[in-house]
Amino acid sequence: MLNKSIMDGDNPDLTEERMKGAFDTDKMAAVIYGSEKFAIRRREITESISRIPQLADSKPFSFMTREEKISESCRKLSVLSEHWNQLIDTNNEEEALHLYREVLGLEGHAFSLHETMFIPSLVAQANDEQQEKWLGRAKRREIIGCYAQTEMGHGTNLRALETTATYYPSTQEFILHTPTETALKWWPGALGKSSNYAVVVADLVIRDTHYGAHPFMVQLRDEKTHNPLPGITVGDIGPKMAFNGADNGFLGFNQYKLPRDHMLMRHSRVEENGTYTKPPHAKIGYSSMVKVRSRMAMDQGLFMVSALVIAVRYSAVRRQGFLDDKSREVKVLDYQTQQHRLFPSIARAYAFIFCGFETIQLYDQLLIDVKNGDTSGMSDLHALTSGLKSVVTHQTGEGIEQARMACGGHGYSMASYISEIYGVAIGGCTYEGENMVMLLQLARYLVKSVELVKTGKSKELGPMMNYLAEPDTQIDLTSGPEAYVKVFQHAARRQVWKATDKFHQLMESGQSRDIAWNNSAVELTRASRLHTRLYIMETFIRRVSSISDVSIKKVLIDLVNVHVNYEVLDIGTYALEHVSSTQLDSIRSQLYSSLDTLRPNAVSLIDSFQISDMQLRSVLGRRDGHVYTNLFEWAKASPLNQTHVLPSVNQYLKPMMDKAKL
Ligand SMILES: CCCCCCCC/C=C\CCCCCCCC(=O)SCCNC(=O)CCNC(=O)[C@H](O)C(C)(C)COP(=O)(O)OP(=O)(O)OC[C@H]1O[C@@H](n2cnc3c(N)ncnc32)[C@H](O)[C@@H]1OP(=O)(O)O
Ligand SMILES: Cc1cc2nc3c(=O)[nH]c(=O)nc-3n(C[C@H](O)[C@H](O)[C@H](O)COP(=O)(O)OP(=O)(O)OC[C@H]3O[C@@H](n4cnc5c(N)ncnc54)[C@H](O)[C@@H]3O)c2cc1C
Repeated sequence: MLNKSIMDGDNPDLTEERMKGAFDTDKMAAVIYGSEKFAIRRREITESISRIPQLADSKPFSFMTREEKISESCRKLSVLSEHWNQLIDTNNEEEALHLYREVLGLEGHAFSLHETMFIPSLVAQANDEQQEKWLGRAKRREIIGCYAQTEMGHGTNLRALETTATYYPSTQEFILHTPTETALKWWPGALGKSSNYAVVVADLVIRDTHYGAHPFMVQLRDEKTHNPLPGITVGDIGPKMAFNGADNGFLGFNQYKLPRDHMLMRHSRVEENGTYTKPPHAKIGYSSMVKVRSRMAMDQGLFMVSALVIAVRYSAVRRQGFLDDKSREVKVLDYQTQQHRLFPSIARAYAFIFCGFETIQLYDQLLIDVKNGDTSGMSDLHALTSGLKSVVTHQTGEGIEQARMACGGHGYSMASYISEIYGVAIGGCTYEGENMVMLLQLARYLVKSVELVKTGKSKELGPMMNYLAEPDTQIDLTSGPEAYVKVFQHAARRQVWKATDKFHQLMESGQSRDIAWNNSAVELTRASRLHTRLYIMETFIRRVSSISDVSIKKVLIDLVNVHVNYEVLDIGTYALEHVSSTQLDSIRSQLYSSLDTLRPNAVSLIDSFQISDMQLRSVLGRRDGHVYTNLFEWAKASPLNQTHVLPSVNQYLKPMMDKAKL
């Protein structure tokens, strides 16, 4: 059996799809998750969880209030605390994240930021003594932490953060203070009610000199009572578009005293007498953000996949309308428009995940390099992850919304759960740096690269930048995916140069650097997107060419074909300068035939992610495909259906109707 999810009693339409799959889904899972070992561990963890009934959802998330969601996740966390070591290797971040996704889902919980930013901040920013003091406690979950940086008035512009940490040599203490309402920390996940500690980012002040944003380890709540400590105002910021299982919070300090050794001092230091030592790289304090950004291609890829699992499975059992055979309605997955709506997103999701593996490894390597005093890789990774987080979150949002529409009316129901996946995923367009702002960060790097080429210093170009120095060449589109990479290189190069030239010309015409930058900004963000999409395409092709298993490689090449054709058409206005409209027509035909080629493997390609029903939390997307029965059962469980007549009917509607009868 090639598709390992086939089971007796499943919807026959789905079983038929699974029988058609031309490759082994376990082998594909090993490619997706980077190794056979981890793919197996994922399945084992899922299996072990299913044997602990208290870890199951007590009712569907969509029927829970915010308070119930928060209480439910805390309940499960306390059950989990009895089972950590038996369920996962607690030193393995990927295993931990898989466990969280399965048991707690994606709506957030008390530890949302503990693993993602609090511990990584301690790992990257605390010195050895500080790690000795706090890291073990954090890892054992004796304390719960978060990352409190954004303020009500400032998120993007870190240099304008208003919270101050003023050092007084006489007492060897910092005083943390919130001078204005806009200086309140606002947004940090799990800050409001759950965390008792936080890494707080504040402007370091010593003898009236402002040294800018620095991280501090701050206790917020009493470890016995969990009450806020004196001098601390903390609470929840209220419901959000999604992610409502998390208590994103506010935080204010009223002259709050903090011992000197609570500033995280791996890279910058304040001595007892107030002498300040600056870090080896000005932006080293931003590392926790780079860490999360480096994970985002992977995490967003998985969000997109979740929506696609639902939409593709549903499209294989939803029958509506006729094609050739007028005796039986067709699966909507057979419509070309449906395939065009879904398959390019499947390709992107695979591509994002492959990119994600690379950037996670690059961050881990950077951490080692920085520990050894080498900060030279920071700018490259910052530029890469800035562009990648922006493109990936935007395209993921688009892909999930298409998946929702591909499910017709039922996609709009919370039974599909797609609206929640969408709401959580698009948070990523904003958090860890607003997308436009991050595209402009990458643009700085691109402009500098062009300046290197212009001044004859092409040898100093960073990784991935050599194409900026190459001349345009003839493109032979029949030569395979590499030709499409060339189209992207041409388009990206032209746009990067064009935007840079514009910026330079505006400065030459007398505009200041900042004004010229702003007047070129839209063109600069376009350059960053093209550059990033080129990187995604190259990574995808590179990864697929490295695969040795023939049947896996074959289907992934089909997927690459969908990707490259779709992507080139999607940047048609830029590509037109390098390929003729006749060539674009032929790319269009190839795209349609590549959709056809992929069709028989569509269900197996999304089954291969092995996202359990528990993790998916979608009635519409369940593995068994019994959509209609499941949907009806779910609706019957709605709290509104627990009585025939609602109290509000008796209280308001009936008297109103009765009165109208008089
Ligand atoms: C446990 C379960 C987990 C499950 C996981 C899966 C599911 C996840 C789902 C749900 C979890 C939810 C998780 C939510 C998490 C959210 C957390 C947050 O949001 S924390 C707040 C983030 N805040 C920002 O990101 C602010 C953005 N702003 C900035 O980063 C900076 O202000 C920036 C970069 C925009 C400007 O910084 P400047 O003003 O200091 O710097 P300039 O003047 O622009 O640049 C100076 C030089 O510094 C370089 N630079 C800037 N940042 C750098 C860096 N990080 N590394 C290296 N160089 C950097 C630049 O490239 C530039 O270089 P040249 O001058 O061009 O050479
Ligand atoms: C779900 C979620 C979770 C979060 N979790 C955390 C957390 O755990 N910890 C934490 O500290 N923060 C957290 N945040 C806050 C988040 O990091 C910020 O909201 C984010 O960095 C964006 O900053 P901002 O809100 O100041 O947006 P703004 O910068 O005010 O953006 C508003 C508009 O201004 C534009 N803009 C701003 N500056 C520029 C510029 N220089 N050039 C061009 N355009 C510009 C933007 O592009 C955008 O269109 C979270 C946010 C969300 C939504």
